[in-house]
Amino acid sequence: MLLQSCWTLTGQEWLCTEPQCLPLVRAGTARGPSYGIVLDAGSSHTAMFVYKWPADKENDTGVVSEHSMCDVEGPGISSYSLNPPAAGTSLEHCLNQALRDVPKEKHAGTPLYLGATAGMRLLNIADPHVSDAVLRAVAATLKMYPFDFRGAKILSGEEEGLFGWVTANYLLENFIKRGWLGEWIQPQKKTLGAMDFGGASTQITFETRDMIEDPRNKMMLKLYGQAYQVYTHSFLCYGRDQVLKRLLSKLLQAESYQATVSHPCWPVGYNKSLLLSSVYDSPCTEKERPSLAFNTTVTLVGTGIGKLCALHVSKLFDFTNCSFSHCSFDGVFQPKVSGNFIAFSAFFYTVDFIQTVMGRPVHLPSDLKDAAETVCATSWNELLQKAPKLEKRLPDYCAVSTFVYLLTTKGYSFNNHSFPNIAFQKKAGETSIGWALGYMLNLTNMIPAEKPSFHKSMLYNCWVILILLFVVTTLTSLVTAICLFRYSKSSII
Ligand SMILES: O=P(O)(O)OP(=O)(O)OP(=O)(O)OC[C@H]1O[C@@H](n2cnc3c(O)ncnc32)[C@H](O)[C@@H]1O
Ligand SMILES: [Ca+2]
Repeated sequence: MLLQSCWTLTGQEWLCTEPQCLPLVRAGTARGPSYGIVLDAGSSHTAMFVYKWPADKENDTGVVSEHSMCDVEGPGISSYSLNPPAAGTSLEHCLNQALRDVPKEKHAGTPLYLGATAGMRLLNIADPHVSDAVLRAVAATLKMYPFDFRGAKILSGEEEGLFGWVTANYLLENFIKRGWLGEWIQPQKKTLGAMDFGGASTQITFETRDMIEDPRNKMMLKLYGQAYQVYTHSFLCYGRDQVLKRLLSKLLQAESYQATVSHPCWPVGYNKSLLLSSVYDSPCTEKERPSLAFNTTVTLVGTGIGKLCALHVSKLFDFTNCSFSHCSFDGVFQPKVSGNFIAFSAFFYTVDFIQTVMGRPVHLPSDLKDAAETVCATSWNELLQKAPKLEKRLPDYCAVSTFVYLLTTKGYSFNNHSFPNIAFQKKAGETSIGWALGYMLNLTNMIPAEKPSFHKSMLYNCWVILILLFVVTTLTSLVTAICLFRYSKSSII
């Protein structure tokens, strides 16, 4: 069992005390693969993943793959605070697809989980009763399906970071591999750090040998008999959508809430009017809420000035206070980044836009900085010409690219040497990188703490067969040789 007795973050043994911590339910005696379903209820949207693996190989690494996925129509479940039952209804289309994707005879043996992330963490801060109502509504819908529903819960930021790390390293077979005799091989590869940039929070997770000065960031794991010390931190309000909201709040504040405000991160030629209430409806901006009427409208006018944009975006971080030997930002301890990293979700979307739409490579931090400035200096019409299909997201690539540059360099301290070790990627093979797979692997006990013993016996059996074969071959050769020798002797006489 992953994390077993090693989970030190909350000071309590984890998951095994929860009802979800059950051994994997196998699909009766039915042949063929096993399935598992995870609904990733993110702040911006919900995605359903159907996973599949050979039924007799649960404890192997890298054998679980994504069978299918489904994007839920509409916003994330936390957006249904005024109508919680609609959060449940919104999932039906994807769940109906799951009924078709998983063979009927496997439905009852297919575990089904829903994990909600930063959007629900924020709703829980704003109004815990409403967040409970939303969770109850989605659970009620999930229970109506014939799958083995194992619970709907809000993940902590640390769980979210850790399971993203588990997913990436599991898929890349960095924990353990099977040799040709069925023996376990500890690959000499180092684990891969994981960086997730969601809509409402961002996570960084990596293995380190350095001392982790803040116990809240320290995870001790034992997987397949190997111990790992992992650093993780989740920054709430540092997801893409909340960053954009916080940036608006800073700009409005800087221009004293005038009716018309310049937006240096929006392209020239792009203007938009907003209700003040849409900026201050989140716990991330609540403290900056002005005493003005909530239904006041402000007009923001894009000016596309990259350097000024960077100045405002840098105000979103606190780089000054630190009570540890080193901090990333906001007084959060972070050891030096080490090894290779995979950066997914909006890290990938942002860098992919720079590379494919803007046609600029991103190898060094300076490439990202220059590219962000170029995006900022590109007018609205030019942007629309380059990527008409991305119209909804185009105004924000300047701010988000600038944020990713500042977060990775000034925040996480990637430099010319370490930045090229980041792979901006959303998939490993055909499977999406995110916390969902790691979450399911954990809850179904598919990553054991110890090396599974049946493989040892498999190895043992292989050796016994080989030795027997050797003995039989040697004896046969010996007998044949003696017979030949006798025969030749008798024929001479
Ligand atoms: O983890 P949390 O914070 O709960 O949020 P989420 O799970 O909903 O967040 P996603 O990774 O799905 O998306 C991160 C952000 O990227 C945005 N996004 C999603 N698809 C995108 C695309 O194709 N191009 C650009 N941005 C995208 C999305 O609106 C979010 O603001
Ligand atoms: Ca997410």
